[in-house]
Amino acid sequence: MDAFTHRDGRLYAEDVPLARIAEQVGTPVFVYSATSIEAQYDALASALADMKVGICYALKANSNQAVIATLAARGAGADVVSEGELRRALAAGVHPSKIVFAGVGKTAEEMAFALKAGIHQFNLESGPELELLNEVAGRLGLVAPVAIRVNPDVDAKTHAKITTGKKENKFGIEIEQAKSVYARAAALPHIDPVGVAMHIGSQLTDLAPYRAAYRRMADLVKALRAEGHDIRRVDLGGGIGIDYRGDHTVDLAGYAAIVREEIAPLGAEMICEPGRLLVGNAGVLLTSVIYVKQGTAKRFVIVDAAMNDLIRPTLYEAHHDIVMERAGAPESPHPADIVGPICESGDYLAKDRVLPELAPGDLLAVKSAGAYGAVMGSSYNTRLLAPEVLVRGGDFAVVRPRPSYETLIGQDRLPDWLSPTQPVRRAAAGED
Ligand SMILES: Cc1ncc(COP(=O)(O)O)c(C=O)c1O
Ligand SMILES: N[C@@H](CCCC[NH3+])C(=O)O
Repeated sequence: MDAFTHRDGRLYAEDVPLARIAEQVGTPVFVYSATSIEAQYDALASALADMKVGICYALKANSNQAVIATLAARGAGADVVSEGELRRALAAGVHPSKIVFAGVGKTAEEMAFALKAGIHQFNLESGPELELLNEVAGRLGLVAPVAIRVNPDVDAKTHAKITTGKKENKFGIEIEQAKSVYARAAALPHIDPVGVAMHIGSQLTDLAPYRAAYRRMADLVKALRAEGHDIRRVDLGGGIGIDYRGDHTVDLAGYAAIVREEIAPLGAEMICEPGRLLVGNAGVLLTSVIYVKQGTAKRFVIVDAAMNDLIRPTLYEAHHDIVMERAGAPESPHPADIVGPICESGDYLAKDRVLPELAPGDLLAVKSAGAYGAVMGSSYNTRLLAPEVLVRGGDFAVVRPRPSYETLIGQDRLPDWLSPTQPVRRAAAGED
């Protein structure tokens, strides 16, 4: 479902006019649709319904507590990659028995925290990590449930910076080495090797790499079983791509068919880890035009959102559709770069985009900003992190307020040898 539609000439998030949110919360602001998140979850759950697949939402896509809680209430578990994300999942009400912990650099402290919490499984990515987990679990008198994440060396056909299943990527254990790591895991007293995992990349729009990777994983499971290992779980990873520009249809039935054909016959418990699929198209970044600047070579629309709010165009040359809040304005004959106020030439949300004729104060919605948007935000140029709003029907709630300058600047501490002048302090506290 598209939760963001024009009605009577104005853009709505579900039944809430975006202009009302802009007026009450200010811009830039991320706006998410709870109904859309739930609909995506339900669509995936029903595509996989005939198989035993647990859905562990990959928090990294959008870890706002309200978003996690929305999915947890629907039955989702969580895929976390840090103690911080694990704490978020627990705080949002995800049961530890539905949490998997991935990532190449888990520290001893993070392992101990997760072991004490009693999570479902650790997805391990190297031999040294296995040894450390055994040691940490031993110290605590616990046994860690472990899936070995294998790197199947399959090209996911996505952007180079978000492909994870090739040998040259840092993720997982090469499939040829997986058997010996698994044997080692089985020999360690504080490790319970329960299965295998993989994740070959993000924003996959071609399903063929899934089939190739899952087939390799199934072969590995059979080989491990032949060696006497009791492989009970298979983690399918995430990565299902979404439609960013109206040229791609997400084929959940096709994905489910691949799982059904390649992995389900193994009879193992399955887990999948979708992130972007559940939240990507459920969010927009709402921004206001500050200036329109016409040069001899280029037209620039300068808006109040920037690369610190949404870094995907800068980092991955990613395309995000941009729509004007007010419908029906005539199209400008001049394509424009939509740029933010940050002092970098890479600070843009779109290049050479044909949009309606724009003027200061006009509102724009940058679409598909629900995943890898706010979570990748920073306060570069001492800009305040954009607030987040969750809409449901005709209601909306600010689920992360805009921080104050006082909070942002006041986080820094001066060493003893620097004594600030009173005016500096007063200015930071907003007292002048
Ligand atoms: C291990 C793992 N699982 C799940 C995901 C979620 O990916 P996506 O948002 O593409 O579904 C990622 C990120 O790509 C990941 O690294
Ligand atoms: N941040 C990336 C996705 C990374 C996935 C993490 N494994 C994006 O915006 O597309």
